[in-house]
Amino acid sequence: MSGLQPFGARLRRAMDERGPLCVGIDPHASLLAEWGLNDDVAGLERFSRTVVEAVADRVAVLKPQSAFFERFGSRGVAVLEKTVREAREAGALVVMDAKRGDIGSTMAAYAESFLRKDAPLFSDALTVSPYLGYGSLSPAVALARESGTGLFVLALTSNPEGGEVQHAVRPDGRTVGATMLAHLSAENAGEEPLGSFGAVVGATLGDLSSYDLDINGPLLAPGIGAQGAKAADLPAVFGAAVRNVVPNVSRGVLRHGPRMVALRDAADRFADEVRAAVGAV
Ligand SMILES: O=C(O)c1cc(=O)[nH]c(=O)n1[C@@H]1O[C@H](COP(=O)(O)O)[C@@H](O)[C@H]1O
Repeated sequence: MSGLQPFGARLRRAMDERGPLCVGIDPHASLLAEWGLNDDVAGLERFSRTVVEAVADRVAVLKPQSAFFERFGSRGVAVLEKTVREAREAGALVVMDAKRGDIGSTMAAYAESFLRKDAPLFSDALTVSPYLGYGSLSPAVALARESGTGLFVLALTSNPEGGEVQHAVRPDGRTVGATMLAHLSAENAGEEPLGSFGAVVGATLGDLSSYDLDINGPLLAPGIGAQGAKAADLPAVFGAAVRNVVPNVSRGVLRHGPRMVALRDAADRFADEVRAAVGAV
């Protein structure tokens, strides 16, 4: 339908060419203030454009966090549309961080909002929540397959509260988080060079060797920088699966703005640290 190669293949190529770093576009009110911008639509637009201009030509992935744009209503969403378009035009893949999840029939509409080729917010991939049941995501899985896009499914999140749901043990003895990883593994079976259905697994979680992270898909790993994890931790957390890790840094890069050169340098530093850590495995 879209003529796009599958997301997993496009992501693998981008990771090989640019390194695996994902920079988050999270225009917190506090960051707008630090950058000398007003907490309004003009400030939001300036912030987002600056990040795109600074790093979209060098990192594999940009991840705008939709909440910070929705905060401003329809005009904020218009800035989000422009941000996604410009980031993609500059050569970055865009993962829309909207963490959608609903009953299947509604999920289909969420998927169309972000993954249908002619949607104003069309993105290369979308973060989704499987906690209405993994099967509730199937309309999004189907549309992603059709449009050459991908999903990142919340499996083991970086926040300390996530454990009460994700570490819960099911009657079959598996944890809920492990079950999500197993669903993704099945989704990606046989795909080369990488499946399009990723998991979100926090870089903050310590040793994950009790989980099978070998899902033949990307592992989006937030938590580096502001949440305390370091690039050097990645091999210990992810083991051999580190080759498929896309580490996200948002505030750790963004706090270096508004000067474009400083943002670029910060992204390059994280990219180097990530490359060194991943290469060491
Ligand atoms: O899906 C996400 O991106 C995500 C999942 C998760 O488990 N933890 C997590 O922090 N995130 C997002 O990753 C970003 C982390 O931002 P920083 O802590 O500023 O680097 C935010 O946009 C979060 O919403």
